[in-house]
Amino acid sequence: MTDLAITRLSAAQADFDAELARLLAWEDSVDHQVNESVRHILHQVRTRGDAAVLEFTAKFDQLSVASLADLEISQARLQQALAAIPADQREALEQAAERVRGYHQRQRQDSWQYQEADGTVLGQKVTPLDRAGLYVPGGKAAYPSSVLMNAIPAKVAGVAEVIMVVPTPAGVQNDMVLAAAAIAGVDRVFTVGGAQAVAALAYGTETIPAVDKIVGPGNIFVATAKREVFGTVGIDMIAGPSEILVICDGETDPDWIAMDLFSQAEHDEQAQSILICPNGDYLDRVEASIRKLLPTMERAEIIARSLNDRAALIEVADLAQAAEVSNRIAPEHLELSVADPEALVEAIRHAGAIFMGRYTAEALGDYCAGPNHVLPTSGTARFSSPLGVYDFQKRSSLIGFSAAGASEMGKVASVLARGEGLTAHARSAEYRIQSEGGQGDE
Ligand SMILES: NC(=O)c1ccc[n+]([C@@H]2O[C@H](COP(=O)([O-])OP(=O)(O)OC[C@H]3O[C@@H](n4cnc5c(N)ncnc54)[C@H](O)[C@@H]3O)[C@@H](O)[C@H]2O)c1
Ligand SMILES: N[C@H](CO)Cc1c[nH]c[nH+]1
Ligand SMILES: [Zn+2]
Repeated sequence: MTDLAITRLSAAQADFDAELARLLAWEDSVDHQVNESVRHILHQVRTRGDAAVLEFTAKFDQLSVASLADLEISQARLQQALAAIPADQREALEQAAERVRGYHQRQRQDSWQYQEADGTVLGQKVTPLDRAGLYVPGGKAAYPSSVLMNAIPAKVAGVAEVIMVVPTPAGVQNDMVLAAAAIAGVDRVFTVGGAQAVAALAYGTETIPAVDKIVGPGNIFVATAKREVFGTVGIDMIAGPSEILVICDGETDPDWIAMDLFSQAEHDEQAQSILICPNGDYLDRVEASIRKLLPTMERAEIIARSLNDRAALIEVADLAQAAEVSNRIAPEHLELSVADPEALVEAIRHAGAIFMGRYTAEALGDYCAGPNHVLPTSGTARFSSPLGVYDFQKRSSLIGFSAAGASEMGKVASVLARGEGLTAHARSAEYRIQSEGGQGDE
């Protein structure tokens, strides 16, 4: 098994800022090759449609079929999977779905409007997307939970057609994934993945319809493809390889923290796990737990690679400094494993999801707490939010002037338009200005 050498940093060391930046900028070094390959895949799918999707699916997912229609999963097959899974799995999926739905129903935004004294009406009309594309990852693990997290907010928003893509390496279909699609009411499912699936959803092919927005998490190829197609379609955010940052006061069982770090490292060699603590001895104890527990893990190889390449144990002066370092990282998941999380959370400004207190394992949020587990990564929590119902709704402004309102505002618009040298704007507004006691001027 890969030897472990986890990066140790101290906020007091002279080159701490540079070392931290190096740890976080790591993704940039692989970006170039990934960008090249993703651009090639996007171009091929855009110009050659189904044929290119089939070729890349054979190449990257070892799945060869004659026609892309063969990769569509029927509703009957989804129902069959739901009937086939063991009762405890079905119950857990249904329980998780109910909690996720309950949470997301509170996010729904309704249209609103108000009337001014002269009868002018202003407001906002909220409408769901016509067609959304959900990316459910499936390369190194199967993610029924991601089906629920993607599809339930789309359904709560009222999206008319929900299309899911999921890779099935070597054609192995996961019944829990299909059952989750049945529970969440996904309309169409295609077993394609990677950048080729993102391209198909963005541009449309003979078989896969183009969507209005692509949401969902995925590996670096998926995240890069989403970034590239933004503008042709909407995207939710950059939700790439998973990350966990734990701030601990040194009082939590070190085995718990080691396993919390593993929980995200096991997703991907490119996942990132970071522990920050004011107590150097405690960092030693967690490292000892990591070494003790790693051989017991089924995905030990992936975890070891992730810990070696991307993890860090960071000693800080106090919890205030821990929060400051965490804000610079802006992690996807932040665990506050401290005695008083309510006090510490005051200092937190940037994180996809914040897990409060020693008992709140990040893993609960991944499956069944209720909030969404599709979260911004790579520091994008500085400006992005968790996937939510709002990602599947859009807003149109409503503006309805009364004759009196048009007359009054016409004067303001006229002055501003003439200031901009835009005469047609000015005259358009001026036509609606009423002369004293009369109709609009000619
Ligand atoms: N941020 C979030 O909210 C969140 C949630 C769940 C999972 N995740 C992350 O999603 C990711 C899932 O990754 P995964 O790999 O298991 O599944 P995936 O579906 O994201 O990726 C698999 C696809 O990657 C493509 N691919 C693989 N190697 C390639 C190559 N060399 N060139 C071109 N394409 C290639 C293949 O087409 C394959 O279908 C993990 O990084 C996990 O941490 C993130
Ligand atoms: N931790 C992932 C988001 O980064 C979500 C997930 C799904 N299953 C297990 N974990
Ligand atoms: Zn996870």
